[in-house]
Amino acid sequence: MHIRLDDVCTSFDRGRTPVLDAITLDIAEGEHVVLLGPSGSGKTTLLRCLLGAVRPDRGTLRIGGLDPADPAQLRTIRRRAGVVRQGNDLVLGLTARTNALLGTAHSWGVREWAAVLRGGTPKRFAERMRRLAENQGITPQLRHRVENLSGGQRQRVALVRAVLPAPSLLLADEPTSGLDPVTSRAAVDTLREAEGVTVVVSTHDLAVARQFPRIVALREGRVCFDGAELTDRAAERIYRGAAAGAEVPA
Ligand SMILES: Nc1ncnc2c1ncn2[C@@H]1O[C@H](COP(=O)(O)OP(=O)(O)OP(=O)(O)O)[C@@H](O)[C@H]1O
Repeated sequence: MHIRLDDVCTSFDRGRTPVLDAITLDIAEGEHVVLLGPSGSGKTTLLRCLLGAVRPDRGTLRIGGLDPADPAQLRTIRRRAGVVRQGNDLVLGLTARTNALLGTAHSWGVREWAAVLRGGTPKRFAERMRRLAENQGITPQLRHRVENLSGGQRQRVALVRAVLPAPSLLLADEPTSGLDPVTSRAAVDTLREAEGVTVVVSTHDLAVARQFPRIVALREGRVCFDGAELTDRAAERIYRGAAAGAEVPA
């Protein structure tokens, strides 16, 4: 899905906490973009805007030509989007397998509901589930309730849940936080393998960011870097601002 933001401004507390400041951004359909920026720079808020959870005070926002401010269009966007939220949001009491399937629930028929209620995987998702779980190294965990998994294992279940429905748009907020280097690499590979899918991922991990073809950085709610090559010097300027040297090329 093509993403287009034009002069988007957002704030919280009725304008008392400005967050995004005149963001203009064009992300082509199928493009893979990583969002960087200091803590509090607005990365999560930007992702939440794309899902209609935060309304712009000003500017226009279109996802695949659809307006997230319109409830019917927002439903279409959400149905086509796979999302990994910060701190994840798995359903406690259910197994990892059932949680991983939840993103496909809107399409289940009666037999598929029955399969899920028996603790199984509907046939049409079985092969993809097997492959994704194996890639993420969580096959043995699929039968366990999510409250019995480690933080990193839960994070990977959330990633499988986002990717399993083969969405057109993948939004992931710090999907590798809490993962060791090997599982982090596998998570990035899964996101990068989503060919033709528009992928927007936020991270604080520069090694993760460098695996994406386009890096957009925010600083105090503004785009301060948009490019393919992130040098150490540019990274330092993103995090330390003008104190680290001349302005970062936008
Ligand atoms: N619901 C809210 N109400 C009020 N202020 C908020 C709310 N959500 C976020 N903010 C503020 O908006 C700013 C941007 O927050 P956001 O979570 O988008 O930053 P971030 O770049 O994702 O940070 P991090 O890297 O720490 O996750 C912060 O100053 C934060 O305190």
